[in-house]
Amino acid sequence: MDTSNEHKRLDYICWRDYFMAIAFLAAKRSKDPVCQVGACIVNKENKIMGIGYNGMPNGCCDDFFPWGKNSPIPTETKALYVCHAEMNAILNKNSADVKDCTIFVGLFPCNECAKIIIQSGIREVVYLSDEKAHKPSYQASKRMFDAAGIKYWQYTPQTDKIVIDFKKLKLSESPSKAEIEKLTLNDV
Ligand SMILES: Nc1ccn([C@H]2C[C@H](O)[C@@H](COP(=O)(O)O)O2)c(=O)n1
Ligand SMILES: [Zn+2]
Repeated sequence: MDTSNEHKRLDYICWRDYFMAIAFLAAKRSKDPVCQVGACIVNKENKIMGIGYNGMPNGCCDDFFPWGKNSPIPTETKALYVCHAEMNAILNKNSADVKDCTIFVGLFPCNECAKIIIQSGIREVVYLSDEKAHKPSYQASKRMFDAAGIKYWQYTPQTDKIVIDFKKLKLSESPSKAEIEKLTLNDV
C-alpha cells in the first residue's frame, strides 16, 4: 500500500458497496424489533434519488402502533401498518421520478413493493438477502419482475465490512487554540 500521501487512495469503496451500505445505514433508523430494512435508489449517474427504511406511516406514532404479529387481536399486527423500505424510498424521492433507476435493498422486495417498484419505472433491483424466498409473496415478486422485464440480482459486496467508529474519528477533533497558533507559526 502507498503510504506516501502522494497518490490517490486505492482502498476506497466501490459505488455498489457504497449504495448498499447506505441502505443498511438507513435500516438503522427502523423501529421494527425483528426486521430492519433499508433501500437506496440511484440513477444512471450514480446520484442518489431516494432513501427509505421500514416504519410506521407519518402521524402513526411508533409507540402506539403494533410492532408484533402474534396478538389475538387481528388489527394488532404490524403488517397492516408498516410502510416498507422500498415504498418509503420511492415516495421520498428527490426527483420528479425514478425512471430507469436501480434500487439497492437489504432484503428482496415483497409483492406489494414489487408492484410499486414496477409502476415507478425502476428497472433494476439489487438485494443482499433473499431469506424470505420460500414465501409466496416473494415468489410473486419474482414472477412480476420477470414479466415486467425488471432485472434483479443478489449482490456480493466487495468489502467484508464497513465500520464507522465515531469514537475513533473524534480523536482527530479540531486542534486547540494553542495548537492552531503553533501550527500557524510553523507554517510561516
Ligand atoms: N423487502 C422488505 C421486506 C420486509 N420489509 C419490512 C416489513 C416489516 O417491517 C418487516 C418484516 O417483518 P417480519 O415479517 O420479518 O417480522 O420488514 C421491508 O421493508 N422490505
Ligand atoms: Zn414490501
